Amino acid sequence: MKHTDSRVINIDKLTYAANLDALDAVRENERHYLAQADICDPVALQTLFAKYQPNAVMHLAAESHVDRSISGPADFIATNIVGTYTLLEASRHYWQTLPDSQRKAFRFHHVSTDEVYGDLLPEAPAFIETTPYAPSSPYSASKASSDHLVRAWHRTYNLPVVVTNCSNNYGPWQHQEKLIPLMISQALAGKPLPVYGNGQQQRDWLYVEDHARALHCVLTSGRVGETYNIGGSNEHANIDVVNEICVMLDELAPRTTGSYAEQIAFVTDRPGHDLRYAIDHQKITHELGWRPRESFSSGLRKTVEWALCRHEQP
Ligand SMILES: Cc1cn([C@H]2C[C@H](O)[C@@H](COP(=O)(O)OP(=O)(O)O[C@H]3O[C@H](C)C(=O)[C@H](O)[C@H]3O)O2)c(=O)[nH]c1=O
Repeated sequence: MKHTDSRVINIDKLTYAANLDALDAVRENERHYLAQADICDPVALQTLFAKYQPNAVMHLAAESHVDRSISGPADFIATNIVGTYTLLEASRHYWQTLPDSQRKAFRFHHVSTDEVYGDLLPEAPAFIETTPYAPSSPYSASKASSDHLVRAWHRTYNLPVVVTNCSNNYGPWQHQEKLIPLMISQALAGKPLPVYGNGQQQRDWLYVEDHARALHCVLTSGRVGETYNIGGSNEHANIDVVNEICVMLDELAPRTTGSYAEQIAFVTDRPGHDLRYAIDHQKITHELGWRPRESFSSGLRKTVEWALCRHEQP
Protein backbone atom coordinates (compact mmCIF):
# COMPACT_ATOMS: atom_id res chain seq x y z
CA MET A 1 0.00 0.00 0.00
CA LYS A 2 1.90 3.04 -1.20
CA HIS A 3 -0.48 5.81 -0.39
CA THR A 4 -2.91 5.42 2.45
CA ASP A 5 -5.62 8.00 2.66
CA SER A 6 -9.15 8.21 3.85
CA ARG A 7 -11.95 10.64 3.71
CA VAL A 8 -12.14 11.41 7.40
CA ILE A 9 -8.97 10.29 9.05
CA ASN A 10 -5.64 9.76 7.50
CA ILE A 11 -4.87 6.48 9.23
CA ASP A 12 -1.17 7.24 9.33
CA LYS A 13 -1.72 10.68 10.77
CA LEU A 14 -4.26 10.57 13.54
CA THR A 15 -3.79 14.33 13.91
CA TYR A 16 -6.52 14.63 11.30
CA ALA A 17 -8.95 13.47 13.96
CA ALA A 18 -7.18 14.97 16.94
CA ASN A 19 -9.62 17.81 17.37
CA LEU A 20 -12.68 15.67 16.87
CA ASP A 21 -14.31 14.94 20.20
CA ALA A 22 -16.35 12.11 18.77
CA LEU A 23 -13.36 10.17 17.56
CA ASP A 24 -11.34 10.91 20.69
CA ALA A 25 -14.19 9.32 22.58
CA VAL A 26 -14.12 6.31 20.30
CA ARG A 27 -10.37 5.93 20.69
CA GLU A 28 -9.90 6.58 24.37
CA ASN A 29 -13.05 6.06 26.39
CA GLU A 30 -14.68 3.18 24.64
CA ARG A 31 -11.65 1.09 23.81
CA HIS A 32 -12.20 1.09 20.09
CA TYR A 33 -9.02 1.38 18.13
CA LEU A 34 -8.30 2.32 14.58
CA ALA A 35 -6.20 -0.03 12.50
CA GLN A 36 -2.86 1.61 11.87
CA ALA A 37 -1.03 -1.26 10.20
CA ASP A 38 -0.79 -1.87 6.51
CA ILE A 39 -4.15 -3.51 5.92
CA CYS A 40 -2.64 -5.79 3.27
CA ASP A 41 -0.29 -7.40 5.83
CA PRO A 42 -2.01 -10.24 7.74
CA VAL A 43 0.90 -10.66 10.18
CA ALA A 44 0.96 -6.97 11.09
CA LEU A 45 -2.80 -7.07 11.55
CA GLN A 46 -2.64 -10.12 13.80
CA THR A 47 -0.05 -8.36 15.98
CA LEU A 48 -2.25 -5.28 16.14
CA PHE A 49 -5.33 -7.25 17.17
CA ALA A 50 -3.34 -9.09 19.83
CA LYS A 51 -1.93 -5.82 21.18
CA TYR A 52 -5.12 -3.74 21.31
CA GLN A 53 -7.84 -6.39 21.78
CA PRO A 54 -10.29 -4.05 20.02
CA ASN A 55 -14.04 -4.30 20.38
CA ALA A 56 -14.51 -2.65 16.99
CA VAL A 57 -12.68 -1.98 13.73
CA MET A 58 -13.48 1.18 11.84
CA HIS A 59 -12.09 0.61 8.36
CA LEU A 60 -11.25 3.92 6.71
CA ALA A 61 -8.03 2.94 4.96
CA ALA A 62 -8.34 3.34 1.20
CA GLU A 63 -6.82 4.58 -1.98
CA SER A 64 -9.30 7.38 -2.44
CA HIS A 65 -8.40 9.65 -5.36
CA VAL A 66 -10.31 9.05 -8.60
CA ASP A 67 -7.65 10.63 -10.84
CA ARG A 68 -4.95 8.38 -9.39
CA SER A 69 -7.18 5.36 -9.99
CA ILE A 70 -7.39 6.30 -13.67
CA SER A 71 -3.63 6.69 -14.13
CA GLY A 72 -2.74 3.67 -11.95
CA PRO A 73 -5.55 1.30 -10.95
CA ALA A 74 -3.31 -1.46 -9.51
CA ASP A 75 -2.88 0.16 -6.07
CA PHE A 76 -6.65 0.52 -5.83
CA ILE A 77 -7.21 -3.17 -6.43
CA ALA A 78 -4.46 -4.06 -3.93
CA THR A 79 -5.52 -1.73 -1.13
CA ASN A 80 -9.26 -1.37 -1.49
CA ILE A 81 -10.13 -4.92 -2.51
CA VAL A 82 -7.32 -7.19 -1.31
CA GLY A 83 -6.69 -4.94 1.73
CA THR A 84 -10.34 -5.07 2.75
CA TYR A 85 -10.38 -8.84 2.30
CA THR A 86 -7.22 -9.15 4.44
CA LEU A 87 -8.64 -6.93 7.17
CA LEU A 88 -11.95 -8.82 7.10
CA GLU A 89 -10.16 -12.14 7.53
CA ALA A 90 -7.94 -10.82 10.35
CA SER A 91 -11.04 -9.37 12.05
CA ARG A 92 -13.02 -12.59 11.62
CA HIS A 93 -10.27 -14.78 13.11
CA TYR A 94 -9.87 -12.41 16.05
CA TRP A 95 -13.65 -12.07 16.53
CA GLN A 96 -14.06 -15.86 16.63
CA THR A 97 -11.71 -16.04 19.62
CA LEU A 98 -13.79 -13.63 21.71
CA PRO A 99 -16.08 -14.75 24.55
CA ASP A 100 -19.80 -14.73 23.67
CA SER A 101 -20.73 -11.31 25.09
CA GLN A 102 -17.79 -9.61 23.34
CA ARG A 103 -18.50 -11.42 20.08
CA LYS A 104 -22.00 -9.94 20.11
CA ALA A 105 -20.76 -6.43 20.84
CA PHE A 106 -17.98 -6.50 18.23
CA ARG A 107 -18.40 -4.31 15.14
CA PHE A 108 -16.64 -4.13 11.78
CA HIS A 109 -17.50 -0.68 10.42
CA HIS A 110 -16.71 -0.32 6.73
CA VAL A 111 -16.48 3.29 5.53
CA SER A 112 -17.32 3.72 1.86
CA THR A 113 -18.44 6.24 -0.72
CA ASP A 114 -21.49 7.45 -2.62
CA GLU A 115 -19.53 6.90 -5.84
CA VAL A 116 -20.51 3.21 -5.78
CA TYR A 117 -24.00 4.28 -6.94
CA GLY A 118 -22.57 5.86 -10.12
CA ASP A 119 -23.73 8.82 -12.14
CA LEU A 120 -27.02 10.56 -11.26
CA LEU A 121 -29.14 12.35 -13.87
CA PRO A 122 -29.88 16.02 -13.05
CA GLU A 123 -33.51 15.45 -11.98
CA ALA A 124 -33.10 11.97 -10.48
CA PRO A 125 -33.78 11.46 -6.77
CA ALA A 126 -30.75 11.31 -4.48
CA PHE A 127 -29.09 7.97 -3.69
CA ILE A 128 -30.76 5.83 -1.04
CA GLU A 129 -29.23 2.73 0.57
CA THR A 130 -30.98 0.41 -1.92
CA THR A 131 -29.95 2.31 -5.06
CA PRO A 132 -28.31 -0.28 -7.38
CA TYR A 133 -24.54 -0.12 -7.64
CA ALA A 134 -23.16 1.27 -10.93
CA PRO A 135 -19.58 2.42 -10.31
CA SER A 136 -17.84 4.34 -13.11
CA SER A 137 -14.15 4.66 -12.19
CA PRO A 138 -11.52 2.11 -11.10
CA TYR A 139 -11.72 3.79 -7.68
CA SER A 140 -15.49 3.45 -7.29
CA ALA A 141 -15.44 -0.10 -8.72
CA SER A 142 -12.83 -1.07 -6.11
CA LYS A 143 -14.91 0.47 -3.30
CA ALA A 144 -18.07 -1.25 -4.61
CA SER A 145 -16.19 -4.53 -4.55
CA SER A 146 -15.05 -3.93 -0.96
CA ASP A 147 -18.64 -3.15 0.11
CA HIS A 148 -19.79 -6.47 -1.36
CA LEU A 149 -17.01 -8.34 0.44
CA VAL A 150 -18.02 -6.81 3.77
CA ARG A 151 -21.69 -7.76 3.28
CA ALA A 152 -20.65 -11.28 2.25
CA TRP A 153 -18.61 -11.68 5.44
CA HIS A 154 -21.72 -10.73 7.40
CA ARG A 155 -24.05 -13.09 5.55
CA THR A 156 -21.65 -16.03 5.37
CA TYR A 157 -19.71 -15.79 8.63
CA ASN A 158 -22.09 -13.62 10.72
CA LEU A 159 -19.35 -11.04 11.26
CA PRO A 160 -21.25 -8.09 12.81
CA VAL A 161 -20.74 -5.36 10.22
CA VAL A 162 -22.12 -1.90 9.55
CA VAL A 163 -21.47 -0.02 6.29
CA THR A 164 -21.59 3.71 5.63
CA ASN A 165 -21.47 5.47 2.25
CA CYS A 166 -20.63 9.15 2.37
CA SER A 167 -20.49 12.07 -0.02
CA ASN A 168 -17.51 14.40 -0.70
CA ASN A 169 -15.71 15.34 2.51
CA TYR A 170 -13.98 18.65 3.07
CA GLY A 171 -12.40 20.53 5.96
CA PRO A 172 -9.02 21.06 7.66
CA TRP A 173 -6.20 18.57 7.02
CA GLN A 174 -7.66 17.20 3.78
CA HIS A 175 -5.18 15.81 1.26
CA GLN A 176 -3.98 18.49 -1.16
CA GLU A 177 -5.05 16.48 -4.21
CA LYS A 178 -8.77 17.05 -3.54
CA LEU A 179 -10.73 19.86 -5.19
CA ILE A 180 -11.11 22.32 -2.30
CA PRO A 181 -7.59 22.23 -0.77
CA LEU A 182 -6.08 22.13 -4.25
CA MET A 183 -7.96 25.25 -5.35
CA ILE A 184 -6.99 27.16 -2.20
CA SER A 185 -3.29 26.33 -2.47
CA GLN A 186 -3.16 26.97 -6.22
CA ALA A 187 -4.90 30.31 -5.74
CA LEU A 188 -2.49 31.44 -3.00
CA ALA A 189 0.49 30.34 -5.12
CA GLY A 190 -0.77 32.49 -8.02
CA LYS A 191 -1.23 29.38 -10.18
CA PRO A 192 -4.14 28.32 -12.45
CA LEU A 193 -7.25 26.77 -10.83
CA PRO A 194 -7.89 23.70 -13.03
CA VAL A 195 -11.63 23.10 -13.43
CA TYR A 196 -12.37 19.87 -15.32
CA GLY A 197 -14.64 20.17 -18.38
CA ASN A 198 -17.30 22.84 -17.98
CA GLY A 199 -17.33 22.68 -14.16
CA GLN A 200 -21.05 21.86 -14.05
CA GLN A 201 -20.54 18.49 -12.28
CA GLN A 202 -22.32 18.40 -8.94
CA ARG A 203 -21.11 17.00 -5.65
CA ASP A 204 -22.71 16.92 -2.19
CA TRP A 205 -20.26 18.41 0.35
CA LEU A 206 -19.98 16.93 3.86
CA TYR A 207 -17.96 18.75 6.53
CA VAL A 208 -15.41 16.45 8.15
CA GLU A 209 -16.70 16.92 11.72
CA ASP A 210 -20.27 16.13 10.61
CA HIS A 211 -18.95 12.94 9.05
CA ALA A 212 -16.98 12.02 12.19
CA ARG A 213 -20.15 12.45 14.32
CA ALA A 214 -22.08 10.27 11.89
CA LEU A 215 -19.44 7.53 12.03
CA HIS A 216 -19.50 7.54 15.81
CA CYS A 217 -23.28 7.35 15.75
CA VAL A 218 -23.38 4.37 13.35
CA LEU A 219 -20.58 2.54 15.13
CA THR A 220 -22.25 2.83 18.50
CA SER A 221 -25.97 2.70 17.57
CA GLY A 222 -26.29 1.39 13.99
CA ARG A 223 -28.09 -1.90 13.36
CA VAL A 224 -25.85 -4.83 12.49
CA GLY A 225 -25.84 -5.70 8.78
CA GLU A 226 -27.26 -2.31 7.82
CA THR A 227 -25.97 0.40 5.49
CA TYR A 228 -26.34 4.12 6.21
CA ASN A 229 -25.86 6.92 3.67
CA ILE A 230 -24.20 10.05 5.04
CA GLY A 231 -24.43 13.37 3.19
CA GLY A 232 -24.14 17.07 3.90
CA SER A 233 -27.32 18.29 2.13
CA ASN A 234 -25.01 20.64 0.21
CA GLU A 235 -25.18 20.00 -3.52
CA HIS A 236 -23.10 22.39 -5.57
CA ALA A 237 -21.61 22.57 -9.07
CA ASN A 238 -17.80 22.48 -9.04
CA ILE A 239 -17.51 25.87 -10.70
CA ASP A 240 -19.71 27.42 -7.98
CA VAL A 241 -17.49 25.89 -5.28
CA VAL A 242 -14.37 27.30 -6.94
CA ASN A 243 -15.99 30.72 -7.34
CA GLU A 244 -17.01 30.73 -3.66
CA ILE A 245 -13.43 29.92 -2.63
CA CYS A 246 -12.23 32.84 -4.79
CA VAL A 247 -14.73 35.23 -3.19
CA MET A 248 -13.60 34.19 0.32
CA LEU A 249 -9.93 34.56 -0.59
CA ASP A 250 -10.61 37.97 -2.17
CA GLU A 251 -12.02 39.03 1.20
CA LEU A 252 -9.53 37.34 3.56
CA ALA A 253 -6.27 37.49 1.58
CA PRO A 254 -6.80 39.88 -1.35
CA ARG A 255 -4.43 39.90 -4.34
CA THR A 256 -2.66 43.17 -5.06
CA THR A 257 -4.90 43.59 -8.10
CA GLY A 258 -7.95 41.77 -9.43
CA SER A 259 -9.70 38.63 -8.19
CA TYR A 260 -8.56 35.04 -7.68
CA ALA A 261 -11.36 34.09 -10.07
CA GLU A 262 -9.12 35.35 -12.89
CA GLN A 263 -6.92 32.28 -12.24
CA ILE A 264 -9.75 29.84 -13.12
CA ALA A 265 -8.72 27.66 -16.10
CA PHE A 266 -11.09 25.16 -17.72
CA VAL A 267 -9.03 22.05 -18.56
CA THR A 268 -9.59 18.65 -20.20
CA ASP A 269 -12.33 16.69 -18.44
CA ARG A 270 -11.66 13.62 -16.25
CA PRO A 271 -12.31 10.43 -18.31
CA GLY A 272 -15.67 8.87 -17.33
CA HIS A 273 -16.41 11.87 -15.09
CA ASP A 274 -19.66 11.38 -13.16
CA LEU A 275 -21.95 14.36 -13.61
CA ARG A 276 -23.76 14.26 -10.30
CA TYR A 277 -23.84 12.58 -6.89
CA ALA A 278 -26.45 13.33 -4.25
CA ILE A 279 -27.16 11.57 -0.96
CA ASP A 280 -30.48 11.03 0.75
CA HIS A 281 -29.55 10.68 4.45
CA GLN A 282 -33.08 10.14 5.81
CA LYS A 283 -32.30 6.67 7.13
CA ILE A 284 -29.54 7.73 9.53
CA THR A 285 -31.50 10.85 10.46
CA HIS A 286 -34.72 9.00 11.28
CA GLU A 287 -33.14 5.94 12.87
CA LEU A 288 -30.17 7.42 14.70
CA GLY A 289 -30.97 11.12 14.98
CA TRP A 290 -27.89 12.32 13.09
CA ARG A 291 -28.04 15.30 10.77
CA PRO A 292 -25.36 17.59 9.32
CA ARG A 293 -24.81 20.78 11.35
CA GLU A 294 -22.44 22.70 9.12
CA SER A 295 -23.72 24.89 6.26
CA PHE A 296 -21.53 24.89 3.18
CA SER A 297 -20.55 28.54 3.53
CA SER A 298 -19.65 28.23 7.24
CA GLY A 299 -17.70 24.98 6.63
CA LEU A 300 -15.92 26.45 3.64
CA ARG A 301 -15.01 29.58 5.59
CA LYS A 302 -13.51 27.47 8.41
CA THR A 303 -11.56 25.50 5.80
CA VAL A 304 -10.26 28.60 4.01
CA GLU A 305 -9.32 30.31 7.30
CA TRP A 306 -7.51 27.16 8.45
CA ALA A 307 -5.61 26.98 5.13
CA LEU A 308 -4.64 30.65 5.41
CA CYS A 309 -3.20 30.07 8.92
CA ARG A 310 -1.18 27.13 7.57
CA HIS A 311 -0.06 29.23 4.61
CA GLU A 312 1.17 32.03 6.87
CA GLN A 313 2.90 29.67 9.36
CA PRO A 314 4.10 26.66 7.34
C1 LIG B 1 -8.88 17.60 -8.27
C2 LIG B 1 -9.90 18.28 -9.15
C3 LIG B 1 -11.21 17.88 -9.17
N1 LIG B 1 -12.10 18.48 -10.01
C4 LIG B 1 -13.52 18.04 -9.98
C5 LIG B 1 -13.73 16.55 -10.11
C6 LIG B 1 -14.97 16.29 -9.28
O1 LIG B 1 -16.13 16.49 -10.04
C7 LIG B 1 -14.91 17.35 -8.18
C8 LIG B 1 -14.33 16.84 -6.87
O2 LIG B 1 -13.12 16.17 -7.18
P1 LIG B 1 -12.27 15.39 -6.09
O3 LIG B 1 -11.17 14.71 -6.81
O4 LIG B 1 -11.91 16.31 -4.98
O5 LIG B 1 -13.34 14.36 -5.47
P2 LIG B 1 -14.23 13.21 -6.16
O6 LIG B 1 -13.63 12.70 -7.40
O7 LIG B 1 -15.63 13.70 -6.24
O8 LIG B 1 -14.10 12.07 -5.04
C9 LIG B 1 -14.05 12.38 -3.64
O9 LIG B 1 -15.30 12.21 -3.02
C10 LIG B 1 -15.84 10.90 -3.13
C11 LIG B 1 -17.14 10.83 -2.39
C12 LIG B 1 -14.88 9.84 -2.78
O10 LIG B 1 -15.26 8.75 -2.39
C13 LIG B 1 -13.45 10.04 -3.12
O11 LIG B 1 -12.62 9.23 -2.34
C14 LIG B 1 -13.04 11.47 -2.97
O12 LIG B 1 -11.75 11.65 -3.56
O13 LIG B 1 -14.04 18.38 -8.69
C15 LIG B 1 -11.75 19.53 -10.83
O14 LIG B 1 -12.57 20.10 -11.58
N2 LIG B 1 -10.43 19.93 -10.82
C16 LIG B 1 -9.49 19.34 -10.04
O15 LIG B 1 -8.30 19.72 -10.10
